[in-house]
Amino acid sequence: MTEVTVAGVTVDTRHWIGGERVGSADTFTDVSPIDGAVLGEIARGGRAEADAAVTAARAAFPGWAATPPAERARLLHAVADGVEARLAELAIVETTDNGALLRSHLRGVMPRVAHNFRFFADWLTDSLGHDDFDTRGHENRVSWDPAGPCVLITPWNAPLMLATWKVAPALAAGNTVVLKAAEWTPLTASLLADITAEAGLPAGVFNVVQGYGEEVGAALTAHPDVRRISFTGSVPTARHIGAAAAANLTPVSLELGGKSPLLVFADADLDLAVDLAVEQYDNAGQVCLAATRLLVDAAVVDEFTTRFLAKARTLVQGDPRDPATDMGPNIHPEHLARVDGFVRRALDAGAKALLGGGPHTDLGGLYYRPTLLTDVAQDAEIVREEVFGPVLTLQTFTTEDEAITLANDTRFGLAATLVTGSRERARRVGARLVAGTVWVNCFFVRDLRAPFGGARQSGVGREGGTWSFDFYCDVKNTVTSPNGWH
Ligand SMILES: NC(=O)C1=CN([C@@H]2O[C@H](COP(=O)(O)OP(=O)(O)OC[C@H]3O[C@@H](n4cnc5c(N)ncnc54)[C@H](O)[C@@H]3O)[C@@H](O)[C@H]2O)C=CC1
Ligand SMILES: O=C(O)/C=C/C=C(\O)C(=O)O
Repeated sequence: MTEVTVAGVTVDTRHWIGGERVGSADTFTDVSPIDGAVLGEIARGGRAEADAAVTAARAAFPGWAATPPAERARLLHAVADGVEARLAELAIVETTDNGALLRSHLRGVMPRVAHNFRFFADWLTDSLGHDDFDTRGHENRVSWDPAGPCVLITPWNAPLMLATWKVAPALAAGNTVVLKAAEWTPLTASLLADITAEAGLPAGVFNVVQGYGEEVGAALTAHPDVRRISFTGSVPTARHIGAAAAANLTPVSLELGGKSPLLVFADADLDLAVDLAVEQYDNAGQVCLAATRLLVDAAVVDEFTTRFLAKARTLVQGDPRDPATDMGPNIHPEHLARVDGFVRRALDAGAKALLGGGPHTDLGGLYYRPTLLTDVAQDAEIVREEVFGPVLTLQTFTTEDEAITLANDTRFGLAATLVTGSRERARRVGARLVAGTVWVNCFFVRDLRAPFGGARQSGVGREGGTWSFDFYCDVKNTVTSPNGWH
């Protein structure tokens, strides 16, 4: 079998290499987290498929790099058109594969996938200019030259959105791409391959390989012909990828996890604070940006907690295809066991569950109750490690300094959210928080023009706008003398 049908949509389960479908002798099984249904067998790539994909990307590179920017942009807009034309199909396939809400995929996520292509196409033609300046009469001309084949490795929590956030700028910059989809969510990457072919991307410009990270992923990141590696996922995997890249001195961009704080000051609009806090259960907590540490001024913690629990208890858990559902399943039995392990150990260590604290026994399967744990020590595992599930901790502070100290007392630094009625406090506190993004009285307001990435172990580098082109290009300065001309 080389294809599966999901909700009436046919998906090819082979790799996409050099403009052709390529199978593998081995396969792995793709299972839906919604109900455990087997979706099908997916090609399981290894070193041979990694070599073939990089070879195809390398062969296609000179032609794509020489394609005028306006033509590259036109083709990327055609890809966006294809995404929009198949938006409903992409949404249902993604929901079936990763369990995130169908209504979110339809309204927010898949439109963002199309926007990723349009944004970087337009940035290429409208904003990525020459940066000219003069040095003692000499002209400096800065240009962004394509770097070569790029390997992009992406996770399962927002598969197509996070992949295209890398694919689009890499292609816009004139590079060719090998995308390795996460093995728990292989399907929409394959549909994207179809869409790029229909849009007219030349063979080998965009390639998809399927398989396990330790197998085909490791072979790709160790490949000496790769010029850029961009990865979103966990810190342990990032260490493997960084080590593989170091052997070839391949530049790496790493978007990793977080343990972000949400600070609620006594002068905050508490309804807003509660709304923002409950939002952290989105995607069943499987969001790197999630503010999983609630830090609340002791003066308002009782009122905050009462309102938080009332609101969180209204969340509807169930089938993510149902528009009434607010929280779907977690991704995989291994992952659910990992999430539950964190909670069990926290409870054993003396934490108290104000909400949830275990799997949803009525729903069964991979559904986990939204959980709020209090009485947690600052050095407890549950406060320090990324759970990546619907699990929040609640701690209090009594001074602004203490709030900032608690917020920054982490090895991560992806994001921080603060809720306050005082602009002065927002500026003061925001300036002292260690985070790639600070949200004030809001959460998840995202704009591709903004830099995105993390401090400390939340990542290396920034993506978005010109930062993406800085990463995916060999930035060159040409210095031209006023002398020596005929
Ligand atoms: N966006 C984020 O920040 C994400 C964070 N995570 C964190 O990671 C934890 C584990 O999730 P996983 O999916 O197992 O993350 P992971 O980091 O293992 O997987 C992400 C991607 O890396 C690939 N990969 C794994 N090992 C590799 C290797 N040696 N070389 C090259 N590629 C490799 C995987 O196949 C997948 O495509 C989560 O519980 C969460 O804490 C996971 C996914 C996304
Ligand atoms: O949607 C965004 O802009 C960023 C999302 C990032 C994640 O969900 C992640 O990497 O986990």
